Amino acid sequence: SVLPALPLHSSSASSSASSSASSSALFAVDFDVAILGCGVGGHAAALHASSQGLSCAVFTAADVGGTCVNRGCVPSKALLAASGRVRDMQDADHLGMFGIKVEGGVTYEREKIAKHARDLANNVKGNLENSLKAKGVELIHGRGVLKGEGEVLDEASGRTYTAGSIILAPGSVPFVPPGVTVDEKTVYTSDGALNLDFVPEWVAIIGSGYIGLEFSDVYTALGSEVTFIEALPNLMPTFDREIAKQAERMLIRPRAIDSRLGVFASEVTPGIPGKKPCTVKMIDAKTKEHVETLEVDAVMVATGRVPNTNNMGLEDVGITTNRGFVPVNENMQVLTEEGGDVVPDVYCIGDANGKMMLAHAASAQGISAVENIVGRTHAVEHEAIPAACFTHPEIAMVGLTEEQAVERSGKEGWKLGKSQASFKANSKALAEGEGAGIAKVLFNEDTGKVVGVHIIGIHAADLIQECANAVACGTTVKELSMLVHTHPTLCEVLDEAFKGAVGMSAH
Ligand SMILES: Cc1cc2nc3c(=O)[nH]c(=O)nc-3n(C[C@H](O)[C@H](O)[C@H](O)COP(=O)(O)OP(=O)(O)OC[C@H]3O[C@@H](n4cnc5c(N)ncnc54)[C@H](O)[C@@H]3O)c2cc1C
Ligand SMILES: NC(=O)c1ccc[n+]([C@@H]2O[C@H](COP(=O)([O-])OP(=O)(O)OC[C@H]3O[C@@H](n4cnc5c(N)ncnc54)[C@H](O)[C@@H]3O)[C@@H](O)[C@H]2O)c1
Repeated sequence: SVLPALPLHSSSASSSASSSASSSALFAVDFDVAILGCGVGGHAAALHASSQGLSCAVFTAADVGGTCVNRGCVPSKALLAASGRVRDMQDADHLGMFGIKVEGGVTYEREKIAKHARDLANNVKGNLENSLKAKGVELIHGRGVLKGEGEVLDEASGRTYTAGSIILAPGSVPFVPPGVTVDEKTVYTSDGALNLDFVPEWVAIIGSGYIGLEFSDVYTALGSEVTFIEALPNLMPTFDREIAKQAERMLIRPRAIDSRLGVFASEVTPGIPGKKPCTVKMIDAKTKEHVETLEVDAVMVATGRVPNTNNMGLEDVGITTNRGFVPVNENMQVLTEEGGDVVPDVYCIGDANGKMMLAHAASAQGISAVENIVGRTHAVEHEAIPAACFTHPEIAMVGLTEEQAVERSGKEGWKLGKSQASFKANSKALAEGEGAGIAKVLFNEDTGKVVGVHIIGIHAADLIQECANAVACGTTVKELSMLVHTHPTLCEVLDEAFKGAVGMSAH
């Protein structure tokens, strides 16, 4: 149900859009759309709003580009790129296979690797800012706070702006478990880790999700020993089980990594680099009894992220969050509470709504929110959004894990098919000396439609796109098996998996 509609607004700025927000001129507003937060979600929403002829302002409390550009995807991939090269050049066996020798060992300059990450982030941030200016989007350098219907206070200037529609895009911040003291120097979240202030000899990483795994790749390449501390009984608990097992074989056991499973880091105290170690007390996740205390050079806290929605005025306008996550419907419209009424003309996108904490999901939701604002009803198909973990080699996935697919097929009464192919028989992978890895395709045998794909192997993050498109378009395994894949490419691993599926499904 929808609350009584607010008066429709019209921007005082000229607007050519045939928007429901601006078509009915009852009173003038400062902007057709005001966006609170300029991460990748807010940025995509702003560009799309502008392309639809809507006047638009983006409130940016901190840096343009938000987490992804400044403290997330972009600098982490720069560290992974540099450390990945160090790993490759240290791998004498692999290089020897090509007849290459690196004499005298490989050295790296930590400061320059850190600078590469910093410079890249600044570069991308500048590009994003310029793209907004070029489209005439107004950047308001202050925190935006909801004040009432269609009103946003700029905390920096104290001025209140009016807008026809408001998009909340405040993103997320690292979650730090109770008992953990973060100084961002020796005990740090990803925010501090990305500075690469030093390369610890021994680092404990709390949490074996995306961030923990990517940083274990960086650290082991640069010479650190890593200890994972994971609350659940398995490493990488959010990944497809079979892929997590493969990852243990390929990314964990051959490296200087050990782990403590089923334990919480209950008390973590910072140290002083080179002088005093950090201490990590661990308790059993079930019994809560103390099990062990580690003394390590550094601790990375990678235990998930929480929405950055405090003090945004949400409660004042009648929005009750779910542990900070803003409740939304499939059109990104904010609800008064989980399952509650629509709050007219207010949308929430990106990490803050908790639907899928990925940069490209935030952007897709931003574009979708604007589509709904201009009156073209739209919903993002989240099960068709791919994800990747940029380890060496990469892990990528789309749709359901095998465990989820078994459960869904059982509930809905359809037969689950599974077809798997390996990188070890792929000419391109073998030419690269990278034959480790698998791709598995999960599909509905009755319809032939793909419900999930999981890949671990070289360039998995690029390979997954074809599968994401298949999920989004409802392409069947038979149709996919008839599409011609370039030879010799890594895509042929998927070709083999699609062809293998055909025997199991008539579609
Ligand atoms: C280390 C790391 C690596 C990652 N790698 C990847 C990856 O490889 N691929 C991927 O898809 N995702 C990755 N992510 C996740 C990705 O960064 C997030 O999903 C994405 O940044 C979410 O975008 P967003 O726009 O919702 O929010 P954010 O990027 O968090 O941006 C929100 C912005 O809004 C600002 N803000 C907050 N409140 C207000 C307010 N009231 N008024 C004005 N401004 C406000 C914040 O300061 C921030 O700048 C990574 C995350 C981390 C931490
Ligand atoms: N390549 C990418 O797309 C990418 C990279 C990095 C981050 N991200 C995004 O950032 C978000 C945060 O990443 P993340 O790795 O911090 O979170 P995550 O949710 O992926 O993993 C957190 C891990 O920490 C464990 N954990 C939680 N509390 C714990 C405790 N007290 N003690 C021990 N273990 C504990 C959890 O069981 C889980 O395994 C993710 O949602 C992800 O989508 C994406």
